[in-house]
Amino acid sequence: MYDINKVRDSFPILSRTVYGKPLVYLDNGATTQKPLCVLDAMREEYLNVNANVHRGVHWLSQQATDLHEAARETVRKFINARSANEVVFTRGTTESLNLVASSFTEGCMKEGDEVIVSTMEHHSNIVPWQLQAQRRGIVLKVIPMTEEGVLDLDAYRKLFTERTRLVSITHVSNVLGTVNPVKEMTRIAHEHGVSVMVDGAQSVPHFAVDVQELDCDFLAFSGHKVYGPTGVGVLYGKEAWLDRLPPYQGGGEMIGHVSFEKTTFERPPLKFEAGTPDYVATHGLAKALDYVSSLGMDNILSHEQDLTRYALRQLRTVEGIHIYGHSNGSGDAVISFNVGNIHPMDLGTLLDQLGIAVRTGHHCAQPLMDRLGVLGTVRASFGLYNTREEVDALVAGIKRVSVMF
Ligand SMILES: Cc1ncc(COP(=O)(O)O)c(CN[C@@H](CS)C(=O)O)c1O
Repeated sequence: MYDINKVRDSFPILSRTVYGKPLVYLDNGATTQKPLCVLDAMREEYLNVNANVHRGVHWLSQQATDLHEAARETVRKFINARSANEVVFTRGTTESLNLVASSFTEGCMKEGDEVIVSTMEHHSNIVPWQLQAQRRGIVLKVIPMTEEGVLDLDAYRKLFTERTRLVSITHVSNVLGTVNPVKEMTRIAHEHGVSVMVDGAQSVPHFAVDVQELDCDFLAFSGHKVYGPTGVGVLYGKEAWLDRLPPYQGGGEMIGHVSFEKTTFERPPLKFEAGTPDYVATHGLAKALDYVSSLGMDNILSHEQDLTRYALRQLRTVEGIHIYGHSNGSGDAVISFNVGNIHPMDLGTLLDQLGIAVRTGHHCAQPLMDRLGVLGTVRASFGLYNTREEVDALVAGIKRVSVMF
């Protein structure tokens, strides 16, 4: 296990106050804070080796290119991809999902073909498919969720038809914390000759994700949720698939030769990386992955599981609380709840006055809110630096403000 106090010293923001109260940051599902090693590395690059990548013939450009491509190798190793060619840098999970929705639909689907998603998806894994349904006539099928907040795998098995082409599912729910059995779901999909896209936004920051072990065809995650900078994310894709998919955007970097008669394209990953990449953010992401790797993903998982179990025990002492999901230890690092008839926005706003940062609302998962029968929830989401004392502050804060209603 790591030294939590030493870890917290690497995140100066955690020592600040809000409204004169110590910050209790419990909104890591939205974005995580950044360690000094990430911030220092990005500042250093801008200060000393800033240049555009891939195309310059000068020393600075080569240095920046080396850092950028070294970051790609760091990502490859972190998710255990076979090749760095399978690592496409995007702006984040949302762009990665839109890229697959656009290029897979264009290159591998025809009108009437089907994509399977789940009830607990984030809007970024629903709306891109709905846009493709409108534009190209694909059909969306939805895996139902049980009352316990887990996916109905029997229903999943029955959703496959001869028209099913892709399953696109979240690894971990950003609302419930439910960890879906994506390895088993991928095995089932492959039995039908169907490919699988995994939304790893809420899994990659919390436990080791091995794309070869999952055997998924695509996986997406965001740098800012795994203690890295905003503006950079990753689309992993099996090389055979990335070779087959048409480009997502056109421009510099992604071309072989351009003429008004014909343009050829680079191979993956550059085929999908039009324009100047955020080469400083990719370097920052690599430093973030090195950082969490140095702590140990298993240690982070163990720490956050302990926090989640402790928080569930303590939250259940709050009169009138309703906690969503978390049946039989099915969830990690994320707890959504409501207290009596208190509007989540009211509760979250008052907690903020106490220095406690949680998320309230639908969490970009309105179909899941509909399934839960609520307009929104209060959500606490934990990171590697949170403590039991912060859980105690959350619970005490809820009890303190609840009496006002
Ligand atoms: C499961 C899941 N899938 C995709 C996304 C989108 O990630 P971006 O980095 O914004 O592209 C998110 C981001 N969820 C944030 C913002 S709504 C939350 O507070 O829960 C997510 O949780």
